[in-house]
Amino acid sequence: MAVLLNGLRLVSSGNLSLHGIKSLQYKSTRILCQLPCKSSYQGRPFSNKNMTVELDNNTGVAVIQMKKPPVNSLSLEFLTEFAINMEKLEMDRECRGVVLTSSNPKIFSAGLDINEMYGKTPEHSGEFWRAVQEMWLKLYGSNMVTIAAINGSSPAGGCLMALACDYRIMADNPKYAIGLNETKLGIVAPFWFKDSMINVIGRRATEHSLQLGLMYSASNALKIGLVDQLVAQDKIMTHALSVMSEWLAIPDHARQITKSMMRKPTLDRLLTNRESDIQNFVNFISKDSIQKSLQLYLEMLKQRKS
Ligand SMILES: CCC/C=C/C(=O)SCCNC(=O)CCNC(=O)[C@H](O)C(C)(C)COP(=O)([O-])OP(=O)([O-])OC[C@H]1O[C@@H](n2cnc3c(N)ncnc32)[C@H](O)[C@@H]1OP(=O)([O-])[O-]
Repeated sequence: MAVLLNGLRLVSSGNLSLHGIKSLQYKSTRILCQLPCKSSYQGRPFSNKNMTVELDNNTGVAVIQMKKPPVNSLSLEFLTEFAINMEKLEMDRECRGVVLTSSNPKIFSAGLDINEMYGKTPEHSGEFWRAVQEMWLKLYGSNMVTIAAINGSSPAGGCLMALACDYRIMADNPKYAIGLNETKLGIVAPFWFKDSMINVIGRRATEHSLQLGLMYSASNALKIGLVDQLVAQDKIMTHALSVMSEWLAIPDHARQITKSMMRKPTLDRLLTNRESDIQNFVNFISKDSIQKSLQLYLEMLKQRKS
């Protein structure tokens, strides 16, 4: 949101988490125009290495299409790119909503890139984990309406991305599965993964789901409320855009303040404990036993293919 006041543009800070009920900052027009205003990519997609971002000027809706082969695993590079794109859209006064989807016809995202957690230095692990946090803070704390068009399987970090959105639409295909399966890899979903799931499906279902590392078929995900709707694969984008228009019919300021009121405690919990969360991750992932589990899991994935 931006308004002109005494020659200064009053712009929303763009992150619910840092400021609670959206605080406002003064920025000069000159500074703002260094940011990617609508005019800099009007109606045209801007493509980075791992995703394409297309903003429709008429609707104010951007589509982020993840396109990292083979399975949209969330590497450090991917996460950094994603956070930058979200920041750009957040600062763009014309953009009011984002649909997140995948160019891979059967995988939304395979979750965190396991190669980023295996055989790496503590420094690298720390940097990687900060990027995972940043992705979630940007998505969960976004002022924009966020809809996940889950057009394929979405384990672990992929499920987290979907959980961070305002609404989830999944392709109605029995082969697709979604869930936080971390325990199956011998690792533990951190507290903010857990909180994200509790906020969507409730405490009991989350406990069950997390302890067993359950992956749900699309129809079972709908039953427990992990996704909001199932739609035929070829209709998923049209449907996501139609749901988006319903959400955008609500005045932004009222919806954004309501969203912040609901999400702030969860966001604050990570912001307050951000450094200790990184340290916990680094200590945990560096353990020999965890490295062994990840190695076996990677081997299993490769064998499954052959
Ligand atoms: C505290 C930490 C919290 C952790 C959170 C997480 O997100 S943990 C993450 C939890 N995530 C999971 O447990 C998901 C594990 N993945 C799967 O279940 C399946 O791959 C699939 C259903 C995503 C796609 O099935 P499909 O039959 O279409 O494809 P395919 O199986 O044939 O794989 C193709 C290639 O991709 C590779 N690769 C795959 N995933 C990853 C990855 N995350 N990373 C890196 N690489 C990955 C796979 O090795 C293979 O490589 P190759 O041999 O070509 O060099």
